[in-house]
Amino acid sequence: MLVPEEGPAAVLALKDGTVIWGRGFGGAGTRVGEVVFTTAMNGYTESLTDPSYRGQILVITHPLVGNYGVPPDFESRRIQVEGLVIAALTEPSHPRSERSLHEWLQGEGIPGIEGVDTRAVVKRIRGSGVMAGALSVAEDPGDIDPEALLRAAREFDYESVDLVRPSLGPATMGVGGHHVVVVDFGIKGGIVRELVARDFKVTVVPWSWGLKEIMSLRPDGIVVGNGPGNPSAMEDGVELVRGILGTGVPTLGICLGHQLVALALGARVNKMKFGHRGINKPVRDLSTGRLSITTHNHGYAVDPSSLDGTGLRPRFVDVDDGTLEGMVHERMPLLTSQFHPEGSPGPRDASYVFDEFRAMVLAGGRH
Ligand SMILES: NC(=O)CC[C@H](N)C(=O)O
Repeated sequence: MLVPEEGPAAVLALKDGTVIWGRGFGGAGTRVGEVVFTTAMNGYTESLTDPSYRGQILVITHPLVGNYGVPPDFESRRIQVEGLVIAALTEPSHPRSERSLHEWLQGEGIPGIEGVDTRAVVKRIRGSGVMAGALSVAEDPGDIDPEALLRAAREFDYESVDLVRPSLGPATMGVGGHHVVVVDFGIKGGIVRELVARDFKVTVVPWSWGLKEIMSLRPDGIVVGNGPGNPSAMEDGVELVRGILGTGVPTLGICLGHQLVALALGARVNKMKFGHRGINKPVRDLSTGRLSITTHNHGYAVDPSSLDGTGLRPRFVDVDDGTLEGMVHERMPLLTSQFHPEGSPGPRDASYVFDEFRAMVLAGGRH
């Protein structure tokens, strides 16, 4: 047990009974969430502000975190994770840094723990699957009650928490001739930037707007975006996407959007044991054989054996473990990716997904 001699103490308690002491940073207090890990070596500002991470405590496996401070590379307006777990926090040194990682987390009241053997935590998660955890930071170690944290972790059920909330909309950007409506379940800014860069006029709308309001904008294309939580619990979201697909407007589904498309057309989505979170995941495009290194952040995946009879066909597959990473439809102007073609953070190898969507939109619904 490591109780720091100076500075705040912190405890990460996992549902399986593991209690880890470390040094606290960021905001004081206690947060509960699903504990997940990312193998990304950099891009922590983008990751921490990715709304898909809502309800989750993020473990970064890269050993040193914080060295380039906090540049203004955000995917949404605030930190979205419930807590941050790292091996070592470093002093920032970078011309684009506006403050330290510690100051940023402190300002937003998000607890962080350092001095953790993150490899041991990851081995536990990989062995037993993702599990709930509670993270507490306090000036005085005596104020932390590990038993209470374990109880809080045991009571937390990520599957049933409603985490979906629009992160950007409503807003219109870009001046292009073709109009794309982005359905916001917790959209990443990077997706919108990629669309604006392709000369679209882009309107981001909260998913709660419904089909009628979306169609009243007369979209030439629709993007069903990323977002947090369990897609199978989002009945209204699935219903909305079914309606969107019924209009025949060219549609791009990204991450949560890809999963909702699958559910809307009758396929199945399963929870993965510990998910894919990283920025160097190899994905094969089955239409060409082309390989891309891609960014992932997903804890659920579409079951490829459930595509029969839905009209959906596999388009992208993860080379490491065979996970279905994207789909097309036999008749509809539809393209989906489980990975993040915008990177943010990460490589842009697969940004041609946006080019292909643009071609679909320009073709006016004929694929
Ligand atoms: N990035 C996303 O859109 C994530 C989708 C979903 N919440 C998952 O974890 O699989």
